[in-house]
Amino acid sequence: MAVTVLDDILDGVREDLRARQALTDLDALRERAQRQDPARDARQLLRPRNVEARGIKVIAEVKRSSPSKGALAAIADPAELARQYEAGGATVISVLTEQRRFGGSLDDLRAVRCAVDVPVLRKDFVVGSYQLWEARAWGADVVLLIVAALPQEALVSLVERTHSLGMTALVEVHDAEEVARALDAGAQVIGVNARNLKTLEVDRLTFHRLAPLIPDSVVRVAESGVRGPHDVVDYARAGADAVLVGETLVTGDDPRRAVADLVAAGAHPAVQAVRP
Ligand SMILES: O=P(O)(O)OC[C@@H](O)[C@@H](O)c1c[nH]c2ccccc12
Repeated sequence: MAVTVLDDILDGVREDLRARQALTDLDALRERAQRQDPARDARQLLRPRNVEARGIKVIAEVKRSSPSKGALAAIADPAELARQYEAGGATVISVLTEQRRFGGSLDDLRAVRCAVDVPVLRKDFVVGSYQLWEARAWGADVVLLIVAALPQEALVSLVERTHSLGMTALVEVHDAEEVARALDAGAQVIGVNARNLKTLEVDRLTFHRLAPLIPDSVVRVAESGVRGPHDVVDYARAGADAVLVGETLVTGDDPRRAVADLVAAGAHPAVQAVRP
């Protein structure tokens, strides 16, 4: 029996995965992955070497619903939403592909991939390498790997496989032990989720506590709970290279403008001055 929200989500993810695996074997998936353009380098865009391009970056998320809030937005046309995000200055677009709790799909990923030029993140609960091949076959450049959802051995091999497919792994952590596991697994981009996936509670200070444990060579992403420019500034001051924002963007009435406001806040010289 499932004991946490995360366990419950993972049960459903595994069941849906088995159904897809029964329909498409790995060889077919590999072939499809090989036909894609190479993955875009998201890490470099999230923390550019060029100082002029610095400023905290925005990862904008396409998300219809969530276990904590239920339905958020219908999003009949994910491609159009993604175009708005890109026009507003998003550096990466995150697409939830989990079906049961988040209302997403691989078709959403594909639609977004075809609509924008920026890197696209497959946001799902990855439990095995089949999902990495799927991500690549549907055009993803980045995949989320959640430390709390994976035994260490699996995490190590999934980070490796993600990189060998040319994609970037965004490795998600929520406490100090998970930061250590992410680093041990070779993560080059770490996302600190302010939301605890076991209880769904949000604590924005999680990022502030964990950021000092992440070495400077690793890109730091602050995930969840961003309500507006003010939270972007707070996360930037605590050392974030990027913020990942969902709910605020999908529930607002002008997503292009909302992203542009966050990007402008993150690009402000007063914010950059306090960053390393
Ligand atoms: O909607 P918010 O609070 O802006 O959060 C976005 C993103 O961080 C959140 O969707 C998320 C972070 N990690 C996850 C893992 C699985 C599913 C969803 C998530």
